Amino acid sequence: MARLTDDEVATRLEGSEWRQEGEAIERDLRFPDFALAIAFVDRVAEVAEAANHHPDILVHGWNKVRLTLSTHSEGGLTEADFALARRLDELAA
Ligand SMILES: C[C@H](O)[C@H](O)[C@H]1CNC2=NC(N)=NC(=O)C2=N1
Repeated sequence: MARLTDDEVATRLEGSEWRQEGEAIERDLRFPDFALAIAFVDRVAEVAEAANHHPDILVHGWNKVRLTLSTHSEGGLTEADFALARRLDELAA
């Protein structure tokens, strides 16, 4: 899958909860407690396995989750990252 251009990335990020960090996109989420944060991470893992596309996941500050997406094989952002981001937004909604 081809890497997206800077313009293509910017277009996809418009109005979204995600921001660009170098060659990746990130979204921060906060939950009422640790158990709910981990339950969300479990669901992220299921979706990622099904898509065979895997975010970096950081659980920090007991109730916060940071998701980072990039396509390792391409060394940057591809449509696969934004497709997974949309699925993860559905989970988070
Ligand atoms: C062999 C397997 O298809 C690859 O290693 C997949 C798995 N998950 C992946 N996830 C992400 N984020 N980037 C990849 O390039 C990637 N590659």
